[in-house]
Amino acid sequence: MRLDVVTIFPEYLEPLNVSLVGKARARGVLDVHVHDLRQWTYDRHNTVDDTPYGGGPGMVMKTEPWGDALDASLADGYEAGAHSPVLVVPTPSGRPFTQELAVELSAEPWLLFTPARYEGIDRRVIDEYATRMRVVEVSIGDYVLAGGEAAVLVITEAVARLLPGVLGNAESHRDDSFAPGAMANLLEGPVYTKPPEWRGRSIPDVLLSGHHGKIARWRRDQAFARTALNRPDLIERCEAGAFDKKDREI
Ligand SMILES: NC(=S)c1ccno1
Repeated sequence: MRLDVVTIFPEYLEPLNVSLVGKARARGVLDVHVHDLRQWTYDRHNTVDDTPYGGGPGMVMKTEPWGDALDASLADGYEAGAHSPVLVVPTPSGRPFTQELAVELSAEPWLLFTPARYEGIDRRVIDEYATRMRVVEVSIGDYVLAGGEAAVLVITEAVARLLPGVLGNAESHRDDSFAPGAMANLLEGPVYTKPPEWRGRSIPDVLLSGHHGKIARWRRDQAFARTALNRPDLIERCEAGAFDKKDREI
């Protein structure tokens, strides 16, 4: 997968050099290109924004730098043999970013991120590129950030870990919260590791039983209970009959 990010804060994307995403890049699973939007400004102040038409507070990011930057990023990708990019626009007014969307994006060969600052990007930029590629406007939550770069980090991490060969154990994300399948609308339950006793706190006996069926059932019960506690809005989406009242007790 190729990732391009156009931003006025390239240094904000430094975390894409470390940990899981950094290792995926080092192994060639992920090919990340960060572009400084100000490279496509031609005035002495490297201006990327201007006042909004219609008035109102704040500033709007200008069309010309974005158009030149996106054209250059696309040309670079096509030259490198990439094709069918998806324009990913982090915005509070986008569709919710979910595990399902992360899975969907992880199947794409090329993601082109446009994290905005100020009040956002002149709408004509998105409309222009929507004539050439799929555009996904996405929100990582119902809150407003100073810019979309943090959302790029979140989305990239969630997508990269789903790419083949990135997680050590390919089974790891099968039991993730929200993972497609049995966990689709469930939160992960509690996890434990050695030592067996810590400050007078021991491990649930079932996890030491070696009985895989009972362990699986306990884990699912814990997931249901945790979901009922923290995300009751999800609980009714679980398959009917798979949830007994007793499971609500943690
Ligand atoms: N909630 C999101 S994705 C966002 C982007 C910029 N501000 O908030």
